[in-house]
Amino acid sequence: MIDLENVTVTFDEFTAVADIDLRIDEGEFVTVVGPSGCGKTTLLRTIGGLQEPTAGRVRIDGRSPAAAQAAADLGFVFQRHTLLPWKTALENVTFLRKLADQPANEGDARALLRSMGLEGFEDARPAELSGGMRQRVAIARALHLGADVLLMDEPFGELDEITRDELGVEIRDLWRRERKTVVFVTHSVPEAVFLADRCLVMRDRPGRLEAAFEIDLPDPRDASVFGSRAFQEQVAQVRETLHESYEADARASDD
Ligand SMILES: Nc1ncnc2c1ncn2[C@@H]1O[C@H](COP(=O)(O)OP(=O)(O)OP(=O)(O)O)[C@@H](O)[C@H]1O
Repeated sequence: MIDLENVTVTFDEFTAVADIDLRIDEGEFVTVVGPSGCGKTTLLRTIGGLQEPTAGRVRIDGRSPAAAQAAADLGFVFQRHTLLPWKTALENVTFLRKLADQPANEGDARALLRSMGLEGFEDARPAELSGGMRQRVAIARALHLGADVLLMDEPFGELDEITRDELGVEIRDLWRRERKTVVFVTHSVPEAVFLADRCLVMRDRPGRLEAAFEIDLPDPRDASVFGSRAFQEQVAQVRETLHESYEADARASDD
């Protein structure tokens, strides 16, 4: 379980996120949307221990993020793929475990690449893979690490819409099988709704949690969900909250 108590992050005089109280259950898929610059990445980095909170406390299964990271319990996937260009897809998947002094299992790594649709590309280097394939390798790498918590920051941000949809379906399916705890930041409201058990909407200046939507969609979720009325209604609800926040912020800055 991820537990944030009163978390505030300040850079010099600027408060990026303020007073965040949040509890994420084990095995829950939580997405985070909000206007650009509202602190989504800062929040995710703080959960992952890459950013120290100025005030408040983060606990991951009762431990500090640093302790969770040391135990290889946190996996990160970022927008820009962070694969090592000189290593093959397979080596990229196994090297984090080696770095964490844990035995890499080549058979498992191959199976993961296969489950991510990358059979036949095990020996390809990142430059030989498409953007979507690289992100699949990055996801396989985080899974191979064995982390129970996956922190994903716009992992599909640079991909075209159809590839995003496809990867969204795959990630949700993978989550259903593996039941990791996932925190997933995105700019895309449809993506946030499709993936989530719970979608958090953040608001700007300072970044804070504005609303949380429990997403009620069938599982397993396939691409047909995108056309369903339930999906479209929930997307509209989240959008409305985002628009209300924008308008309130615009009024506040006019005053
Ligand atoms: N290391 C830092 N030093 C100073 N200011 C920072 C730092 N990191 C983030 N900020 C500021 O904190 C605010 C929140 O940034 P953050 O990247 O968390 O927002 P975001 O919601 O993820 O943005 P986007 O959606 O555009 O990626 C921004 O105003 C940003 O300029």
